[in-house]
Formats: sequence, C-alpha cells, structure tokens
Amino acid sequence: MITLSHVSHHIGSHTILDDVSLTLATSQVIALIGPNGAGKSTLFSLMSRLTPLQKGSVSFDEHDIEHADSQTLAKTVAMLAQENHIQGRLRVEELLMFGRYPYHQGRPTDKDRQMVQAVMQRFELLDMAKRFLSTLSGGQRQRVLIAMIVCQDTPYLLLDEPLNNLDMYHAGQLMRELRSLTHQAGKTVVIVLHDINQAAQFADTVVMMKGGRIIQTGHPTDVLTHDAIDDLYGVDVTVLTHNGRPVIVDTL
Ligand SMILES: Nc1ncnc2c1ncn2[C@@H]1O[C@H](COP(=O)(O)OP(=O)(O)OP(=O)(O)O)[C@@H](O)[C@H]1O
Repeated sequence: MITLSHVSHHIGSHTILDDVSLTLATSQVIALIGPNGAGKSTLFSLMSRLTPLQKGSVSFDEHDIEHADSQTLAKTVAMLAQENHIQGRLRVEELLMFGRYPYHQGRPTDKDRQMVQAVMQRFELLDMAKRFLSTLSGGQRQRVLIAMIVCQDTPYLLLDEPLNNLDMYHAGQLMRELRSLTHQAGKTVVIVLHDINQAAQFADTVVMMKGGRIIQTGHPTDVLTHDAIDDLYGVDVTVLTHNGRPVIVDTL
C-alpha cells in the first residue's frame, strides 16, 4: 500500500503541491495523469526521497520514507525520472547491473547476472547487451533505462513518462510488461502518462492531478469521462468504448 498523507510542497512563494492525500492498493498499474506543470514529477521526486518532504508523509507499506534507511528504500522503491543523464561509455548489460547495486554492493553474484539476463530477455535487449549506451537511439536508451529499474526488483516502481521516444510497438510491449509485472509478479507501478489512451487501455487506476491537487481517482471507465477530461485539460473530447474501456478522441 502506498500512503500519502497531507503532502504539500512550496518553492519560494509558489505552491507546487497542495495537501495531497492518497491511498493506493498494491499489484496494480496506476496512471498519474494531468496537464503540464500539475506537479506529477514533483510528487515522484518527493516519493522517492530525491527531494526532501516539507510537509506531510509518504509510506510504502510499513516504510515511512522519512525514516527508512537508504538500503531499505532502494529495495522498496525504484524511480525512472523524466530526464536522465547517463554515462555513454557504459555497456547496456553494465547499466542493468547497476540496477542490482542495492543487492550486490559492487560484487555481482550469479543471481544478479541471472536477473540481468532475464530482464534483457523480457525487454528484448539481448542483441544490444554489449553495446555502449552512447551508440543507442533515444528509444533504445529509454528501454534500457526502464530495464535497469526493473532489475532493481523493488515492489514499487515509479515511472515518469517512460513512453517518451518509444514507438507504437515498444510502447504497447512496455505497457503489457508492466501489467504482467503487477498482475503476475505482484509489483505496483505508478506511471506518469501523457497519452490518455494508454492510461485508458492499460491502467487499473487513474489518478488525475491538476494545480498540485488530486482531482479524481478511480477506474479508467469511471473517471475518464468527457467532463472530467474537459476539466483536466480544457479539451473537448469524444469518449468511445472499446472492449469495455474508454477510447478518447479529440472532437473535431
Ligand atoms: N525548481 C523549481 N523552481 C520553480 N518552480 C518549479 C521548480 N520545479 C518545478 N517547478 C514548478 O512546479 C510545477 C510542477 O512541476 P512538475 O515538473 O512537478 O510538473 P509535471 O506535472 O511533472 O509537469 P510535466 O507534465 O510538464 O512534466 C510547475 O509549475 C513547475 O514550473
């Protein structure tokens, strides 16, 4: 269970997050959606302790992030940030091994190597295992970064716009993999998405955020309505249904 309780965040005189409280059940894909500047990345940054909490609390199960030690937190929650500056002189398999650092502390074991192999297979990266990151395309690099996060093998994953640069095939594959990680392996994935139809099709829960506040939380079918999307983005859409899930099209 993820519990956020009365989280507020200010930068100077600006309120970035305004009394955010949220309880999210495990083993599901949770899409965090909302317009640019809503506060999604700031919330992730606080949840992963990259930015210190100013007010309120965040916990993953029994681990309150303010008090958890770094190693426990690294084995509990992994985050893919929106922007990543990675060392190009690393090979793909070496970067994935970094994801195992909380376990091997610099001395990889057979278990770590097996995990890296399994994740590379799962994410169709085996053919680029020996390549330097600097030689990869933007989408390939993004896929490798996501795989590194998965190698960390935490029960909670926070992914900030992981579909950036991914083509239609790889975006769909990633969303299916995330569903399988949640529904079969019991992970909990919170994912920032700008493609509302990816949220509609793949999420178990959608959290709508605007102006630093949570507007609505619920199943895509219940919350991705014409009026809610208009309120959130100021866009007049038509909501269709396919296989029991909403499909959102911009009204011409
Ligand atoms: N260091 C900073 N100084 C001032 N304002 C900031 C700073 N960092 C973020 N903000 C502001 O906080 C607000 C929330 O930013 P945040 O990056 O969390 O939004 P977001 O929902 O992730 O947006 P996007 O969808 O564009 O990535 C924005 O208005 C942004 O300009």
